Amino acid sequence: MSGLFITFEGPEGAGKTTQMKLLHDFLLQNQIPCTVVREPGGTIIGDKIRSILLNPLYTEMTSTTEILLYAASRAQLVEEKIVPALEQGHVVLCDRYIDSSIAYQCYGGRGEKNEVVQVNQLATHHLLPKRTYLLDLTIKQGQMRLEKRGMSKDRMELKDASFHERVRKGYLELSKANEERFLIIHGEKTIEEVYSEILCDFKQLFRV
Ligand SMILES: Nc1ncnc2c1ncn2[C@@H]1O[C@H](COP(=O)(O)OP(=O)(O)OP(=O)(O)O)[C@@H](O)[C@H]1O
Ligand SMILES: Cc1cn([C@H]2C[C@H](O)[C@@H](COP(=O)(O)O)O2)c(=O)[nH]c1=O
Repeated sequence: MSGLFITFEGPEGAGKTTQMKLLHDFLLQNQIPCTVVREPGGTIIGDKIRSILLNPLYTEMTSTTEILLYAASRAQLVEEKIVPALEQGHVVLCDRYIDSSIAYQCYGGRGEKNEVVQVNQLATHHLLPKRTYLLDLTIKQGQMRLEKRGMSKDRMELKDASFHERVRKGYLELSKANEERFLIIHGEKTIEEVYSEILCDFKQLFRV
């Protein structure tokens, strides 16, 4: 596959969507073919799964159901959108991917890591991103940003602070174990500072 697959990861409110939009604008301005997707969702089927996963009323959802639904949304996205876009040579920007499942369902939710990895290998046909931008932020700062944004909390955002602390720790451990793929950026920097680090790395990766 000739394209370039890039993911954005991090705890709630770290700035992933903001940064993806800035990089997307750069790609459009430079006429670089690109595809932007998010997880869970990004397809008609995936968006239906997203509405189940994030519905705060579904408090009875078991952790196994949660793992499988995230993986199902991902499987649909990979086959329907990501692989075809990469085959056409696109830069694919994806808001969350497999690392979210490890951080949230394994570290946060205490799911069994090997099982989650295996399910996700099936879902993705072992497709991994070339680069993962991890925006790291304290849970408190992320929550303050989301409160300022003023939207009601979804089922995952409603989980307690210790869950989200484990998620953050999980991301940091994942980044240490996969240094060649991860770039950690301190999310408390200004939007412009974070973007400049991402753009600098992207230009080296893509050679623009
Ligand atoms: N570096 C930054 N400094 C201050 N505020 C920021 C920064 N980056 C993003 N924000 C603001 O924080 C809020 C959350 O940003 P954004 O939606 O990009 O985060 P996210 O990681 O995509 O969140 P989510 O976890 O909901 O997906 C927004 O209101 C955004 O404007
Ligand atoms: C892909 C993925 C996501 N999550 C969680 C992370 C967030 O709480 C939500 C997605 O909401 P966002 O506003 O679009 O970031 O879902 C998860 O637990 N596991 C996953 O694999």
